[in-house]
Amino acid sequence: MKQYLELCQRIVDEGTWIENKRTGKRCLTVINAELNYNVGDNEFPMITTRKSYWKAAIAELLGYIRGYDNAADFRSIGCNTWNANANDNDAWLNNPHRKGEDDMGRVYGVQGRSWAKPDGGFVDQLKKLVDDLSNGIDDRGEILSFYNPGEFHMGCLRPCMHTHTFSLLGDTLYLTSYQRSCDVPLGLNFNQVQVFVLLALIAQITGNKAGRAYHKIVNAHIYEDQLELMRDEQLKRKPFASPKLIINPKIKSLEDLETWVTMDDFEIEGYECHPPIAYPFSV
Ligand SMILES: Nc1nc(=O)c2c([nH]1)NC[C@@H]1CN(c3ccc(C(=O)N[C@@H](CCC(=O)O)C(=O)O)cc3)CN21
Ligand SMILES: O=c1ccn([C@H]2C[C@H](O)[C@@H](COP(=O)(O)O)O2)c(=O)[nH]1
Repeated sequence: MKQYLELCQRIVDEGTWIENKRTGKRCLTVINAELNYNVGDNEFPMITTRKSYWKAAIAELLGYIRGYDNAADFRSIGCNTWNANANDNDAWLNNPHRKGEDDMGRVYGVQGRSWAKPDGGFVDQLKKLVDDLSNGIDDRGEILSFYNPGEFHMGCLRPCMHTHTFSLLGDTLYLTSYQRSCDVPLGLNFNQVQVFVLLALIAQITGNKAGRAYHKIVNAHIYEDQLELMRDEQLKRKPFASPKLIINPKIKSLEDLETWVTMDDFEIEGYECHPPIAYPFSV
């Protein structure tokens, strides 16, 4: 929580105003932020200075793990975050690759689970790394990358958190996650939870211990219509202690994650937070 608030304060104090063409809004922006989370000691990085919709964040991650390409599938597991990008952005609505209502195209999990090979067929990056890590193998290329410039025109948004690299030292698993663009008031709230849970889940299903997760962000910003709420409201509040995350220990394989896991398999213990703040969202 401290690192999150420090980043917010840094943007407020040192940020540069940058015009963003896609959203038509200005963003107060800094370059380079490095966060890290102690997954081994279960220090769950949930925001406490406002209510956090942590289950929606985990549901979004589960959708990526399953390779979902449709906002309706995300909604069905408790995540509403893709409705706007799938259905309310003019550039995507007019894109000939859009397959109709709720289609997101070839984004995120689609690339993670079925990256199209030029010579035909698909690569399942997630299955490869789960198989390796389950067998104690780290070939120094245990990478899940959603960033496929050759198919950007076939999706509603380029991935923001685009690459996750896993590393095994003995039986302790580490994760380094890279993010090119970060909406700090809204997106980071979700992304911190996702980096933590991705390491916790992959460690659990591959039979390894979780170590630390390193989260590297390039462009970290606050949209102009979010600034007042962040500066004059959220940053005035005192954080509470981090809660603990409890994941159903019956989750033992990638197939479990793909088939029966729901948000009922995740609970938190000891979450105390300030009242909600509804930040504006930019499509
Ligand atoms: N401008 C923008 N910011 C983002 O963070 C973002 C995008 N676009 N597009 C793709 C995904 C979707 N993500 C989102 C979208 C919406 C919320 C959001 O509205 N969160 C609210 C309420 C969540 C709820 O009720 O479930 C929040 O207060 O956290 C969060 C992340 C993250 N990404
Ligand atoms: O997981 C996510 C997904 C998206 N975001 C934010 C970062 C930006 O504000 C927008 C994406 O806009 P681009 O013009 O494609 O950079 O969504 C996030 O913070 N986390």
